[in-house]
Amino acid sequence: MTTSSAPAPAPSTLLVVLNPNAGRKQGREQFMQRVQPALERSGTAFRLLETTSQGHAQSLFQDLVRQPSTPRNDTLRIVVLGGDGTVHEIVNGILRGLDAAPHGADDSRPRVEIAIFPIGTGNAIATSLGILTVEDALERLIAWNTIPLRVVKVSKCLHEGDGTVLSHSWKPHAYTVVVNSFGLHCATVHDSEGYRSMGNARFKVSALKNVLWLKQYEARLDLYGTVQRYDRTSHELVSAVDGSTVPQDEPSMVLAGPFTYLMLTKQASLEPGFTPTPFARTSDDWLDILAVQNVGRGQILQILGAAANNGQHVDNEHVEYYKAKVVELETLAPGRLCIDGEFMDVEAGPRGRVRLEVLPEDHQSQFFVCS
Ligand SMILES: Nc1ncnc2c1ncn2[C@@H]1O[C@H](COP(=O)(O)OP(=O)(O)OP(=O)(O)O)[C@@H](O)[C@H]1O
Repeated sequence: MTTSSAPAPAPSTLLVVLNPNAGRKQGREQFMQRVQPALERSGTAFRLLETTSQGHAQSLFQDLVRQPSTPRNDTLRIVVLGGDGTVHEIVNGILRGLDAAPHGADDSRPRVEIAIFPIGTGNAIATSLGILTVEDALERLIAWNTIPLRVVKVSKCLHEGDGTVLSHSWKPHAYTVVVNSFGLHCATVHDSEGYRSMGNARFKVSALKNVLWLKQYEARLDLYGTVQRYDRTSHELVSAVDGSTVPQDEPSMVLAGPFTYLMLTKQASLEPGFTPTPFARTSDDWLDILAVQNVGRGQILQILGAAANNGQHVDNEHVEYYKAKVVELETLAPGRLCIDGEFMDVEAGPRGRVRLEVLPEDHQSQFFVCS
């Protein structure tokens, strides 16, 4: 084993990214007691990268892919001892590094394979893949069977200096692999930072506070192209709009708001038991949309309670569930979006429009996760 935080190592080595601050801060202990012995038993050479601060994993991987010596068609194999935030940083480091690299897109396609040890707080990706314990993760590590980890690009609308919106012009802001939200969920994650020492309970405490002072969030969500919806009668996903029947630059469906709760996800569960988008799949090219428009405290508590009971809320009459590939959000007042636990301020009106789209499979870099 070699240990380092900088410079970034050669990509052919297995990289173990350890976030000592994730979850209940058990990463180092788990690494030494379980992961390191397993890697050494199997004779796997690896390099340990222990993160020292927020943003460290992102800058490490950004630097790694920018290095001219990095073979661009190589496979990067990464073991993560951390939560979703650590995976988010790695994905963003790699993609933003490639976005900024002076290489042509054609030869800029490292394959990235990630094995996740769920030692964060929510562990949404791992939970959605049925990886609930360190033992589960060790099994996946040894087998190393991967499936695609699809990525969502979040872009901001471009406008002129005088504020004139440039239609259909977008500036990438971030890449997400777990959840994007607006309204109650975003406020809950935002306020939960203040309760981090409580572990998983921080989300419940923060959610209750935000339900007590419940707000409705004025915005519209435009869905483009083909759209599926969950049908409460047949309990199945059915076609809502055939995208080929709608002009490309026109929304196929509009949710007018105001929203109490709006979530756009790539993972079914956000933590064990809490399954807000049960039809979301880590590997498909859909963005799952859970929309609850303009409901009161009693109704949202009922919905969240059922979502925490393995996703039973989808049969609630106030819940709308869609699958789309491209969506745009426009808020009436200045607002905030939660993108994989980070926060993005959005301006009111067309200038603040945000676009979310699942990256095509052949994008610059393909991500895979041990499953
Ligand atoms: N050494 C460090 N000290 C403080 N913060 C760190 C350190 N290393 C990484 N971080 C930050 O810790 C934060 C939390 O990490 P992570 O998201 O992996 O865990 P979590 O929030 O407990 O889990 P989850 O995202 O699954 O709920 C991230 O914002 C990351 O940038």
